[in-house]
Amino acid sequence: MNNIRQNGEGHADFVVVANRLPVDLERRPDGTTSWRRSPGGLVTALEPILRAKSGAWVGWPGVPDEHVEHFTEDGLALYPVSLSSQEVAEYYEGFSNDTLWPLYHDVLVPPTYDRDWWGSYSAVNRRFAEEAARCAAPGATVWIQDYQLQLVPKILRELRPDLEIGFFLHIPFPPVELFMQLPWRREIIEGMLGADLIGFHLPGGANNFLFLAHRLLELETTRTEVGSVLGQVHTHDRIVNIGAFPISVDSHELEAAAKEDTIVARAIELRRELGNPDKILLGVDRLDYTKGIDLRLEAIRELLDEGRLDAEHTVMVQLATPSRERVQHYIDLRGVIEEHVGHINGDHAQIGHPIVHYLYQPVSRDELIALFVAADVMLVTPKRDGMNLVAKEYVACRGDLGGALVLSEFTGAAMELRQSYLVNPHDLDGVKNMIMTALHQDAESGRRRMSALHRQVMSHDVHRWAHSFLTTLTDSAANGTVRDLTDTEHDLAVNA
Ligand SMILES: Nc1nc2c(ncn2[C@@H]2O[C@H](COP(=O)(O)OP(=O)(O)O)[C@@H](O)[C@H]2O)c(=O)[nH]1
Ligand SMILES: O=P(O)(O)OC[C@H]1O[C@H](O[C@H]2O[C@H](CO)[C@@H](O)[C@H](O)[C@H]2O)[C@H](O)[C@@H](O)[C@@H]1O
Repeated sequence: MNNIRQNGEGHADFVVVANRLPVDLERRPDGTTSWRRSPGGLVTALEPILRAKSGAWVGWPGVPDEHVEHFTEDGLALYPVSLSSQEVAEYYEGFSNDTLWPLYHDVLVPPTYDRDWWGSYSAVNRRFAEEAARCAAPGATVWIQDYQLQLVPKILRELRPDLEIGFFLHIPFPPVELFMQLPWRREIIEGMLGADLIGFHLPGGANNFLFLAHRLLELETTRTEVGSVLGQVHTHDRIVNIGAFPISVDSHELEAAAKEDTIVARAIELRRELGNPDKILLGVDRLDYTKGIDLRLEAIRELLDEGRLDAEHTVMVQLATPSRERVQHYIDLRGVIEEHVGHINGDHAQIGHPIVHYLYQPVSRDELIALFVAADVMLVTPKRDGMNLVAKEYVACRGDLGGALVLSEFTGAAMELRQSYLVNPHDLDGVKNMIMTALHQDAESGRRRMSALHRQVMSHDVHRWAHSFLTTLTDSAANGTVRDLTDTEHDLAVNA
């Protein structure tokens, strides 16, 4: 521990700390191993940023009990943090994904509060902080990501006070009424307050946090509107800036890829392989109960049953990437989704012509972009989602101004993508009607809508997001962390 405290051992000027590395270790049946891209939007968003900055990435290699030395992959320095099977069960599947995930997503399923899981979460957070402290150069910028690592900012500041520390939450930050359920609520807020800047996707999350810091820790908070900063929390010796920074995608790269001849040709081929239907509906998600895959299938099923959707000329493609497969709610959801798919195809398909093409496996990036180009209607219907990058990726790929986006109001993306076909995912009839409206939009109004969406996504890409957060972080660390003590505080300090 002592050598971690001695600043300057590490070499990295810019360090990202996230639960996962951008690549997962894969063990093949013959015992050999390889690396493959990790799932989820966090990696999609941060990988291009870190590559551009030649930074270091601290994270878990995605499988238990695997001790991997730090290595460089395509110019990126990767620092693996190993987790035992018990830690994967308690810290990752347990506290992160069966306590915090449901609590922060509107309690869509009941969170489990388990003291052993909390112990494991605390211990693993310390290990991540120690690894970050080891690899960061003096005065480096360290950017900690997401709900799995909310205690890291405080621990890291204790270990390395010389660092500039940012924290970004990729999922919604809940309202006080829900957050107060958490037995370890104080520790979480104190942990995050170790950062110089705390970022959320939306102002709502930032405001919830400001309110909680005041209510729970009785800290002074002030409201400001300077750039993306919405307020400040005054701890006993520092000021922590709180802001809203809506994440995005690598829009220009996606737009260019979608126009490549090979992708365009593959989109045409996909349409042919799907039986040249009049309309292709598309869903792309991790298989997660927050994503509303079940309700969109229910909507399609009812529309087919009622004869409103033409079974002969409509096809739906649903990609569901496996996720958190040992957590019971995810196991249950898979069953529900596959039952829906079975029912729809059982009742309405013909030999050689399923209505729903369902894959429980990831496809390649090129195949995904070709699907975006081919899809007439993109269905993004989460019951709650921090941002949802899939919605923005679809829009970035539609530089041809074709297609239509049906988007849940309960995604972070809905705040910016106002010209999409917005739906309340809890209103099944509303969702059904909006799917029909999107399917039958007239070409000119469809182009107008997509044009507005496309402009927004092209002008607000992931590079702008990262730049905005990181410049605000530098200002926060330089200006926001030191202040004169008030007279009362000065007196208290002198008389202590
Ligand atoms: N290559 C590939 N990427 C996928 C697939 N399914 C989802 N993704 C990507 O995973 C990310 C999902 O991010 P987001 O919508 O924000 O939801 P999240 O899963 O909750 O992080 C997006 O960048 C998707 O393009 C797939 O089958 N193949
Ligand atoms: O690492 P996993 O447990 O397999 O989960 C994948 C990621 O899911 C979550 O993504 C979130 O981040 C996206 C980018 O900001 C955002 O668009 C989306 O709404 C969020 O759900 C999670 O927050 C990540 O930590 C996971 O890596």
